[in-house]
Amino acid sequence: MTKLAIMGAMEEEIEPLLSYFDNIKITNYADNKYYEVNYNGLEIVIAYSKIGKVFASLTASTMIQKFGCDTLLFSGVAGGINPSLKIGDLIIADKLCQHDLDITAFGHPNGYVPGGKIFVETSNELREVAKKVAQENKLDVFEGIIATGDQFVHSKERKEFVQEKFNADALEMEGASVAVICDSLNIPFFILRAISDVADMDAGFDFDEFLKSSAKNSANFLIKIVEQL
Ligand SMILES: CCCCCCN(CO)Cc1c[nH]c2c(N)ncnc12
Repeated sequence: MTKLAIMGAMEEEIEPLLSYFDNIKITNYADNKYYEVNYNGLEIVIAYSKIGKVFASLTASTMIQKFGCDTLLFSGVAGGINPSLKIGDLIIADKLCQHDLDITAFGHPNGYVPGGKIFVETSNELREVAKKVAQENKLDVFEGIIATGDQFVHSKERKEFVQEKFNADALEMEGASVAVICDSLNIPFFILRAISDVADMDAGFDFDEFLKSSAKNSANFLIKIVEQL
């Protein structure tokens, strides 16, 4: 029996999801709120972690280890790197990396620490479901590499660094930490983002303007995927 975790980082990223459900049970735990619903015979736990890799790791781990979720879907927004990604576009992650993890002083590549791996791959099965849903709904969905770091990227220099070092197509602040948690606990996971900005000097303004609409794009697609699970 699947117990689904649906996660975002910000309230604006899960608010559009919560609006699909009623009879929501709220549990307060570890300085956060976990919303439990039943939908189409699925038990679902929904939460927004707060921003950044540490909060995201705590929430992903809690949803799996305390609430017993066996599948995790992430919905949110991201900064676009690949020039074909426009604001509002959807991207699903094939694999994710941490662009600010750096022990290059010891000759290691960016994003690597001993015992870890630069890239963590998402669930192929969940990606296939997503692509089928996209096709059925005539939605354009980009598939690529997402880089995660504990910083809002708003400069050409940092955007180019992330692109050059990881060949990343988009960047954000939680996905790769969720990936490490799920990979280590052997939980299939899926990371979906909609572009809110393109991580350049206008990123802050674009983010403020497009957060809500892009978060809704991502949430609406995610719900269609949930209906196929
Ligand atoms: C109050 C400000 C909260 C910013 C949170 C941004 N999220 C983090 O996951 C996604 C994101 C959208 N655009 C980004 C960018 N240019 N750099 C990093 N992260 C992002």
